[in-house]
Amino acid sequence: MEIMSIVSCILILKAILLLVFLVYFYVPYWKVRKVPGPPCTLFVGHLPLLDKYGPDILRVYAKTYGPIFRFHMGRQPLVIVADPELVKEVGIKKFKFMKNRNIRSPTSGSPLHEQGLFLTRDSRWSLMRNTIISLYQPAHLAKLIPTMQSYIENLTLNASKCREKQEDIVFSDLSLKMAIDIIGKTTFGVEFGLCEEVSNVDDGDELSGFLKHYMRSFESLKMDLTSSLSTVLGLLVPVLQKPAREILKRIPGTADHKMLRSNEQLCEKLDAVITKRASERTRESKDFLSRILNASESGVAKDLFTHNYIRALAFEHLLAGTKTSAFTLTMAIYLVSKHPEVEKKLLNEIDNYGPHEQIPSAEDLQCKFPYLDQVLKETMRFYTVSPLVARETSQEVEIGGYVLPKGTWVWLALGVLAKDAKQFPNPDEFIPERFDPECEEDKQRHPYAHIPFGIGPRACIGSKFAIQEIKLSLIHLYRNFVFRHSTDMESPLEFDYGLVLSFKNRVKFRAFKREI
Ligand code: HEM
Repeated sequence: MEIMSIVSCILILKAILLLVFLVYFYVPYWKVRKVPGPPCTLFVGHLPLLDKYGPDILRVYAKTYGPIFRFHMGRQPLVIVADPELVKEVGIKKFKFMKNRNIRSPTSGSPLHEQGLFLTRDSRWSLMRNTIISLYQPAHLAKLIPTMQSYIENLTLNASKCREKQEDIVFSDLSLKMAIDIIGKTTFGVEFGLCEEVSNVDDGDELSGFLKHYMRSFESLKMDLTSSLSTVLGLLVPVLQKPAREILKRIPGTADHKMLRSNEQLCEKLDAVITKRASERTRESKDFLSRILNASESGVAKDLFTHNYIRALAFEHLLAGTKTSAFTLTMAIYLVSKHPEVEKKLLNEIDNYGPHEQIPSAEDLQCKFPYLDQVLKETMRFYTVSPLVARETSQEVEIGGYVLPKGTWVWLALGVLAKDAKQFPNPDEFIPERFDPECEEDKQRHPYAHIPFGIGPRACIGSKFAIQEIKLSLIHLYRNFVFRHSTDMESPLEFDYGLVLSFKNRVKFRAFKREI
């Protein structure tokens, strides 16, 4: 009799545990159950599909389920928005209900990530953004042209060296080094010197150590089933993430341990740079860090820009402002090399601008290179480096006929918008002319169909910086070379998706000197 009651107690306990477990998994889905979406697997949701097909899978779902649908990252449902009018509603019209981005599992609990502009919330975010935005005004950006140009010339010099040795240029690496050099100088006032000579990333010196940590930090932002164990737990059973991370970070060899070490070492290096800048800067210093440090000495900014926030902002620039620009520059050359008629038109525009030594001014970059502008827009449409943009509802809000409760993760599918045949006929063809302001396609297109830098008050703060850097680079490179794809490279290219799109393997070109 006693054994029977023990057995039934155990059974009841098991049933309760199972119930708790199911409720725990079911509640997030229940809150957005009315939003249509594909069937998903318990625990992992659609993560295996994201692993297998990348964000392109969302294009398929948008066709089946319409412009607003559910997609499950493990236990967490996302409401994906893939229509320009609805995107406008989320990013602009109802912005006040969706000001913040949700904190993704790889970054949760990491002050280095959470205190940057990307993840700060509400009034602190607006105060920080309003202070920083002045550093991205056109007048300030125009002053950065000579600095940017000097690193672009270093990149070209590296390309020349490869050409002389009849070697391929590993352009994906070189463009990244250049982008880091530019952020190093303009953000930190520091000379990284990565592009000064052709060097391998893993040659063991202090700088490459720094790069290694930077790369690892980027990789750690990946949010899928190949991520660190604590990140995967954060996706599947969020309550376990924090305790698991606390344990794992103490176990050498685990991804969590490596991530923590990398972040600690990056912090040490960033602290050293900040301390140096703090002592060397003057009121006239133009770099971002000096200007934030100057601002932090007065008024409201004093409480806003404490040391940890300054460090997080500096780190964020290194993350947000390098891989994105380098990827876009590389893809522009990749696509132009495949389209001789585009290349011809582009070279013609660049050659007709003026003497080759003449560095374009900010105004000329904007007005005198209309075709370059179209090429860049089409490149960003064709390969949208940031295909998903996150928001989180701060109260109940209605979007596209669905009531979304507070705390819903709403993600804007910029990559799906960019391949929408209604807005971009023949979306899988590279046609820069579709962005010619005189053409019908451009006139008829929804104004928010092409938003590679996001939308509304929370759109990318560095967009003009990036466009200036990429345009200057393309002009200088095409004044010197034309490029062809290396035969030692996969075709088509393969991509990885973490926080942004990146190359699975290196992208290599052959450079041919232009004789003008
Ligand atoms: C081709 C280059 C780039 C692309 C495609 C890009 C794209 C984006 C996108 C899509 C967002 C999210 C916008 C939204 O949520 O609506 C974003 C945010 C951001 N980007 Fe960029 N970005 C680029 C370059 C840069 C550069 C060069 C910097 C800095 C120097 C930068 C700094 C930031 C920051 C700080 C945010 C967060 C803004 C906020 O939350 O207020 N980005 N970027």
